[in-house]
Amino acid sequence: AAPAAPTLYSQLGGEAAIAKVIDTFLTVVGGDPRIAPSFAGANLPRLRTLLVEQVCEATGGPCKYTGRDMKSSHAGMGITEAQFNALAEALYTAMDREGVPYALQNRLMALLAPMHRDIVTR
Ligand code: HEM
Repeated sequence: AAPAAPTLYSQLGGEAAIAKVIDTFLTVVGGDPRIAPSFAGANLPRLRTLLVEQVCEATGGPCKYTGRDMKSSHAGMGITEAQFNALAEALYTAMDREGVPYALQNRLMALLAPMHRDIVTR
C-alpha cells in the first residue's frame, strides 16, 4: 500500500507551531479596529486554547475540540461579511509572520471558510 499522506497538521509543524500561529493571530486581531472591539469581553486564554484545539483537530491532528459549535458560540454577535473577511485576513497575516507556506495557508483557510454560514448572521 502507498504510505499515508502526511496530515496538514504535521505539515504545519504540529501543535506547538499551530499555537504560535494562534498567538500571533490573536495579536493581529487585537490590533485591527474592524474586529478588535468584538473581542473586548472575550476570555482570551480560553479562546486561545479552543482555537488551537479546533485547528489541530480540523487539520488531522490528535486533539479534540472541546468548545461550543460555531453557530451557538457566535449567535447574537451580528457578525458581518466584512468582519468575517477581516478575521480571515488576520489569520493570513499571522500565518505569513510565522512562515507558513502559502499553499498550506490556503489549505487551512479552506477548512475554516465553510464555517462562514454559521458565523455570519447579517
Ligand atoms: C472562520 C472564522 C471563525 C472561527 C473558526 C472562529 C472560532 C471560534 C471559536 C472556536 C470560538 C470559541 C467557541 C466557544 O466559546 O466555545 C469562538 C468564539 C468567539 N468568536 Fe469566533 N470564529 C470565527 C469568526 C469570528 C468572527 C468574524 C468574530 C467577530 C468579528 C468572532 C468573534 C468571536 C467571539 C467574540 C467569541 C467569544 C469569545 C468569548 O466569549 O470568550 N469569531 N470563535
